[in-house]
Amino acid sequence: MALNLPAGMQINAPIHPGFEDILTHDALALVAKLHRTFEARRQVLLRARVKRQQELDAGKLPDFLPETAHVRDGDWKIAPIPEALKCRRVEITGPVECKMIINALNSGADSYMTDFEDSNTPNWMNQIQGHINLKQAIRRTLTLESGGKSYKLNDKVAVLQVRPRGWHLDEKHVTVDGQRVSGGIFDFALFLFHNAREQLARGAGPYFYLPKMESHLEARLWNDVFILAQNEVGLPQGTIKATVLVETILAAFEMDEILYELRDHSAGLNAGRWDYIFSCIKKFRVNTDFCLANRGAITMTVPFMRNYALLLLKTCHKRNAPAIGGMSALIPIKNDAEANDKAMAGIRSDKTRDATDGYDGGWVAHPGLVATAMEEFVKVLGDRPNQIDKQRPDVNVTAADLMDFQPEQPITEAGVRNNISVGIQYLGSWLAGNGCVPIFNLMEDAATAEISRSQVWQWIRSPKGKLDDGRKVTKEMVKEFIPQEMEKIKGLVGEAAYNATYVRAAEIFEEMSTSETFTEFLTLPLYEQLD
Ligand SMILES: CC(=O)SCCNC(=O)CCNC(=O)[C@H](O)C(C)(C)COP(=O)(O)OP(=O)(O)OC[C@H]1O[C@@H](n2cnc3c(N)ncnc32)[C@H](O)[C@@H]1OP(=O)(O)O
Ligand SMILES: O=CC(=O)O
Ligand SMILES: [Mg+2]
Repeated sequence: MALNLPAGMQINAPIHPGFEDILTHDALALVAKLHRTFEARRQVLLRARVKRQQELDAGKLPDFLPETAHVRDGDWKIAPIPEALKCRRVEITGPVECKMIINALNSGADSYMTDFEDSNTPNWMNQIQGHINLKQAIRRTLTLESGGKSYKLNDKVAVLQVRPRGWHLDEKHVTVDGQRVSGGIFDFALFLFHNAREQLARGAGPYFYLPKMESHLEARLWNDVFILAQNEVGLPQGTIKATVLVETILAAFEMDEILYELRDHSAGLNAGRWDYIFSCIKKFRVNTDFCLANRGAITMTVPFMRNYALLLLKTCHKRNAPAIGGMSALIPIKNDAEANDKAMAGIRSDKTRDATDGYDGGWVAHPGLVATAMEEFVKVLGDRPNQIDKQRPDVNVTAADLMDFQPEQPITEAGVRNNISVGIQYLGSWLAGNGCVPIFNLMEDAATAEISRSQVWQWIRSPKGKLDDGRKVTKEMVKEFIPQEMEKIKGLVGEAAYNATYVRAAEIFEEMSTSETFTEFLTLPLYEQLD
């Protein structure tokens, strides 16, 4: 099928039936306009990340920025939140897949964040079919016949929010003037162009979640993208609302500034715990003082995570902004009632802590968790939609508190093996087109897998990377464990899947975890492997 492309744009990918409804001339013209206006700035900001890493590697620790003290000290609030985003006690998330979209919108959660990022493999099919699904879902025409079941949307559905890809990812199939376009701008522009007016007519609006930012200047770029896009599409300024995931250690030092940059478009902040842990490992990877224990020991109650969560809450409510909690990786466990009860108790205590701290809502991974999470928020909120009025003057978090990186032990052989197995299994699934999977009864996505593979890299290099029995974690140890774990993985996933993507996944995992240079995001080399 031939598309009518804007001048200077090329698409190097198949145009399957239905894709022409998304890849329209005018929608792509918005992509091209945003690209030409903002691509140079995106590249400058990505280079600034590299420079910042060099400073961190040289031992310069992050701190609150002196040049923006006036923003932190100023008395300002974000613009009023639209009615549709006032009540966000439970937000379910999931990839932009047809059945998941219907189930999530019908789940009873207040809101549903549909995901082009952590839980999605951004292959061409997933991306464009995802947009087709969303366009139909918003118009209430999305249906599915699958496994003998008929799926359709309820009359009352969750409020939709969309997470485009982060600034680091390109959309390699689409070029403008010979350059790849930003994945985030591509996802954002296509969604906005096709759906904003329809959403407004139905009482909500174009609402987004912004991932993986490392500075307020990156938030400023999104804000400028919003301003131009609103003008181009003919929407009043301030129509778009976006919640920023504070999921990098550097962004934690700039929460006020991020809210300030987006103040006309802000819908608050979310504590993206998994990428946050990954970011800490990544940013301090060569710091010989830094070394975290087994992944399972890094919970929301360890000092640096607790301090970050409380600072996020305090910062949001001071600015009249919603504070949304992140996601526990616990999911319902089939065929093991005792393990399932334990998982549900874990979900309950995660949401109890967030709600009693003052959070306005929190994320869940699965429809089976919505009711439990809702109960815990309703216990605290009663019939109030949120608790933004709850201020936390008692919370005082310093730079040192944000970097109180404990615990450092235990690191165990089981912990190393678990990281290897989970990392390879996730990569194998991602390459096969599924970016979110249950592994060993936990939700695994790009953010959780990043922790697994970066811990292995860091334990090899850190003098503190020693097992509880005294053995040092080494490249040789990891190279010895990988084939052993692969044998078990073959049994778990079956021969065909194993040969299709898991063998390649293991090669990439080994390279990534044992090479001298650290891969910034596991999705960067993986994306180049996709057709
Ligand atoms: C770090 C972060 O970024 S967190 C945000 C990103 N992560 C996510 O969004 C998690 C999304 N969750 C999921 O993908 C899945 O729940 C998984 C992979 C964790 C578990 O998947 P499974 O074990 O296959 O789920 P399970 O078999 O129990 O699913 C039961 C039903 O619930 C549905 N379901 C499960 N999770 C979701 C979801 N998040 N949204 C909508 N429906 C869902 C399934 O489609 C299935 O529907 P069906 O009964 O109609 O067939
Ligand atoms: O995106 C969420 C996270 O925890 O990472
Ligand atoms: Mg994340």
